Amino acid sequence: MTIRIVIAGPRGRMGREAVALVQKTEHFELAAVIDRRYDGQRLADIGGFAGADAPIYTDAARCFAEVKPDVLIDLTTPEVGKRHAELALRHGVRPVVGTTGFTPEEIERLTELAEEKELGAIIAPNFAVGAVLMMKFARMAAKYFTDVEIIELHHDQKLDAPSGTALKTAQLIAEVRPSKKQGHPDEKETLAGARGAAYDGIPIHSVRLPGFVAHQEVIFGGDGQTLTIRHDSLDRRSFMSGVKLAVETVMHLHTLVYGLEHILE
Ligand SMILES: NC(=O)C1=CN([C@@H]2O[C@H](COP(=O)(O)OP(=O)(O)OC[C@H]3O[C@@H](n4cnc5c(N)ncnc54)[C@H](O)[C@@H]3O)[C@@H](O)[C@H]2O)C=CC1
Ligand SMILES: O=C(O)C1=N[C@H](C(=O)O)C[C@H](O)C1
Repeated sequence: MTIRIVIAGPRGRMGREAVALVQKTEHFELAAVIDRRYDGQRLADIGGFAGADAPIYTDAARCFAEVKPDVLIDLTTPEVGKRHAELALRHGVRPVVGTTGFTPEEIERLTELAEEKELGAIIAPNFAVGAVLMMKFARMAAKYFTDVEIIELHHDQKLDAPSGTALKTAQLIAEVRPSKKQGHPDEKETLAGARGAAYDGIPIHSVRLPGFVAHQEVIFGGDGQTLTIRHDSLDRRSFMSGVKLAVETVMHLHTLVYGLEHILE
């Protein structure tokens, strides 16, 4: 069965890779794209998308109503991604959201909507298989090491901090690690922010520099030893096998799944 797909954010770093993925996958069809510009034009005509003959919409609701796709792949910005995911569900379209920056409350609301509409939806903070394994391994290690800090390193054009991956990692660790405040009880920041952000007492440090793509270290400390689990995405192609798996899987779901670890065998 051919899966008809709309991509939101096709001209972005991730969007371009997603367009290439859909083009080269036999059972995927690029039904349309949602962009901020070029309404009514065709993707192949705006430059840089040879062979991708799909109509461009700037109005997501009109796109879903006219094109009636099976799946939306959203790779935009946090505010836009939330709006698109909700609109998609309201139009009977299954969202696969790579966009990060959603709060737990927003994910909960989208879950309720997906269940009300009996539609599949996937929000994946990280589509790279290696990153998903890093998160799983970190959750495993947290049973044995309760002191942990996360350092995530990204390119300097990233809008959200901490990264969706770092937040998801901290959430997975918090599921198995007793809540605690780490470090010296009397420690004091002499420069605000020196100890990073904190999720359930787990410090998260965000580095933004040109040259990076997407990287994360989860460092555990115990008596006389440390354990570091690190993942590096060196190229955005690293995310595409996860996007493909999510699109195929969302067709068979009737609820929202948050995190690729739930669908990776
Ligand atoms: N889940 C994952 O594995 C990954 C997720 N991401 C996330 O994906 C999102 C996009 O990342 P990048 O591609 O690096 O960003 P980017 O800035 O290169 O691309 C975002 C695109 O969204 C478009 N956009 C903004 N508002 C729009 C609107 N109203 N309608 C349609 N398009 C709109 C922009 O024009 C831009 O082309 C971010 O939230 C990022 O954190 C990035 C890499 C991997
Ligand atoms: O913006 C990015 O680049 C990335 N965003 C995702 C995140 O916030 O975790 C996934 C990956 O780290 C790349």
